[in-house]
Amino acid sequence: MPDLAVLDALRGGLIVSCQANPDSPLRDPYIIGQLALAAERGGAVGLRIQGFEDVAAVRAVTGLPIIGLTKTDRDDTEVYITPTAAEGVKLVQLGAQIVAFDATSRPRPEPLTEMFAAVHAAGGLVMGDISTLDEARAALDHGADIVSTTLSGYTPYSRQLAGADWELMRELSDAGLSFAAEGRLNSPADAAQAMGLGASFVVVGSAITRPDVITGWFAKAVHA
Ligand SMILES: CC(=O)N[C@H](C=O)[C@@H](O)[C@H](O)[C@H](O)COP(=O)(O)O
Repeated sequence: MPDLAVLDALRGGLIVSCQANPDSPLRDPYIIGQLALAAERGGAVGLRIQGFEDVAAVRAVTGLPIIGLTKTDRDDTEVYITPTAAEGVKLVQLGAQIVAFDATSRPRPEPLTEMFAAVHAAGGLVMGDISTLDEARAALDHGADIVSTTLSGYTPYSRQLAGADWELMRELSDAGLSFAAEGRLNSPADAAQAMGLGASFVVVGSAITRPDVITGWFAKAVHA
């Protein structure tokens, strides 16, 4: 059975997403493991890790809770964050306590209820990555243990914002839903604001673990 205490361990804390795109010089499971250790040293209470190799590499170096996902390009769907139950189950077997699934309303290869049940049966918890309030309600109805604002701005029908989707966080909070704040939280002030809006915990990626992206922010400012 899944261990709900993991969510308690994350509550009120910072989760650091350690991911590197295929073209990044950091694209190496060893490097992702080192990024995870650096995040732990800095005070992260959990990690968000993409791909089987990286989940295994991070599990080998730290006991922190892992939110695992895959990013899978498929011809039959726009959904790319953990599109199948089999991927979710494998992430749990490799050491992820929570599996993040795309829980948007876009057409998908497998029903959410079945994917979430498969991960629960394997002993994992489910995070539904959503882009709107309606998707959050649906994900929780289908059995997600928590939702995350990950995909706001990444579906054509959600708010397209340069920064975080504060309005979505307000909506989730007003609806009394348990949510993680994620996506374009690019400063400590952003992270604090998300907590102030009622997030259970905050997930930060690019601003901590993507030096190429961060360098771009500085380079643009210098050249302006
Ligand atoms: C949309 C999508 O595919 N998001 C991914 C989900 O795992 C990651 O690429 C993001 O880095 C993560 O969500 C954290 O967000 P940010 O890097 O903005 O702090």
